[in-house]
Amino acid sequence: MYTRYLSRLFSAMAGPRPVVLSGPSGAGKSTLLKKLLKEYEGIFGFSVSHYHYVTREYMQASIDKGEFIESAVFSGNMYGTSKASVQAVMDKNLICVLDIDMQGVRAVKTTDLNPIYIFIQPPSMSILEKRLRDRETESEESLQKRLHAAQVDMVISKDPGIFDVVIVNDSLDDAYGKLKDTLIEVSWYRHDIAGYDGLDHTHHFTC
Ligand SMILES: Nc1ncnc2c1ncn2[C@@H]1O[C@H](COP(=O)(O)OP(=O)(O)OP(=O)(O)O)[C@@H](O)[C@H]1O
Repeated sequence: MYTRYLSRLFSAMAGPRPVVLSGPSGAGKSTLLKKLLKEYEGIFGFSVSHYHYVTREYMQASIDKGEFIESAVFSGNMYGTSKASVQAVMDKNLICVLDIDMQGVRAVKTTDLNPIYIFIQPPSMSILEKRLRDRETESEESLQKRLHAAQVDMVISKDPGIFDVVIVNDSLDDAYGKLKDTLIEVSWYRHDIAGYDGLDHTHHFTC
């Protein structure tokens, strides 16, 4: 009880927690984030940390210098989330949303970011495949890679202690509602996200 109180107090001092959104390719992370950013633009400070494409040598040097929170190689490309990009979000007083894969989740768990971990799960593998095919962004080879990775992700996501919340993205509206509910619950600025015009407008959003 006391620990809980302390952790609440600490999180109140540190500001709202960052949010990690993970899930298989095609699960709907971008779709949900787009809705969130649209609805809360200018009201609630969300921001998404995207991958930064630079040369491999430059990126490796940056990783070696400890400038990345997480990094990975996928399909021969290196990618990652730099501390600077998260800092830039913090400087704007926005909640930081990290859209990262399972390897990234594991890497973030070794940092002191202390985010809330949300897993976006497709309703089934066949629906995931259909959505990826309908999206028309992948070659057959890349599609197969993503489906294979998705199967692994689905298993790992069931490990206790990895994700705080699992949201099945069947109906988009329902999944979006659950995402909002989760963010309201973890945010001490719930008035803002719930659309309630709270009295105190001086709070800052950080991550
Ligand atoms: N609830 C849903 N019902 C039907 N289609 C959906 C739903 N959610 C997302 N989609 C569609 O599924 C496709 C994959 O979604 P999206 O691109 O958001 O996935 P993602 O998790 O961001 O994938 P990636 O990791 O590859 O970027 C998109 O074409 C999107 O429009």
